[in-house]
Amino acid sequence: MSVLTISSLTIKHREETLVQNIRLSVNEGDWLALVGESGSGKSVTASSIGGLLPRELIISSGRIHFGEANLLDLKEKEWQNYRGKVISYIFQDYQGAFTPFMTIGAHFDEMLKTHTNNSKQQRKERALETLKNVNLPEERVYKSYPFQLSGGQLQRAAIAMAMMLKPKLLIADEPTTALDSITATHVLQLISNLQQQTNCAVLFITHDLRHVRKYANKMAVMLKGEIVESGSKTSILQQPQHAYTKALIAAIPSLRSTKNRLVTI
Ligand SMILES: Nc1ncnc2c1ncn2[C@@H]1O[C@H](COP(=O)(O)OP(=O)(O)OP(=O)(O)O)[C@@H](O)[C@H]1O
Repeated sequence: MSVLTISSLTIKHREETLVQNIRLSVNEGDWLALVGESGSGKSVTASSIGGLLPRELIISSGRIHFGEANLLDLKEKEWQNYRGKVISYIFQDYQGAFTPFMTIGAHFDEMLKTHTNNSKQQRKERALETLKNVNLPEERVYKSYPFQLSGGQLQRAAIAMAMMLKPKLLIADEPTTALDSITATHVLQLISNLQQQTNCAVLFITHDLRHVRKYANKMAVMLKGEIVESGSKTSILQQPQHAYTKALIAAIPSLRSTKNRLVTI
């Protein structure tokens, strides 16, 4: 079932066109990887979905359909029913997901207060269970301030919070860039496990085609504000059509080959 359909999306900063004529569609259970060079418009596109564009950036045309709703028609108040609840974000800057002077537990509590009718006790139990589910020492993390946790722990807590209300769409904007490679692998595996538990759709922005190969089923390639190629991951990695996609793949030795390799994913 379709979760998100973006059509003809164009975003401008004054006279400058940042992204143009974007078309994307994500279904339940999809893991769509959005790749492309730095500055090609991946984050701007991702931010527009959740109504998070800075004021100076203007959507000059297009539609973003989420189920029945065109998200571009939502009033700020109506966003409360979407953001954090059915559309969640995880960012590279996981520190930014938390306010420094609030404990992790207080963040979870705030989110549950906003979106549920759970009692205080229920909220605490739910937060602890969610933290435990991402393999964090739940009691300690609940009581900790963000600076008392490692980067990997903090990103896990951010993911746990993003997934707590079982969103239909998780937007992950380079969530592992700031982590060492082993922690990054664990974090991606965690997102993948949570996706399997909830069957949510994932829109995943990354520079790392190895992650695309491992986790995505679809991919879209951006260049200079436009999507130059999109479709199934396997067909794009095996038979890239656009010169830029070919160059991207050629730059990763382990991806350069081939059908045999891709079959072993
Ligand atoms: N607030 C802003 N005001 C003006 N231009 C902006 C703003 N935010 C982004 N841009 C411009 O929009 C373009 C797309 O930026 P975006 O951050 O979406 O790229 P990206 O593909 O996510 O890059 P990266 O991979 O480096 O994160 C860039 O040219 C960038 O300079």
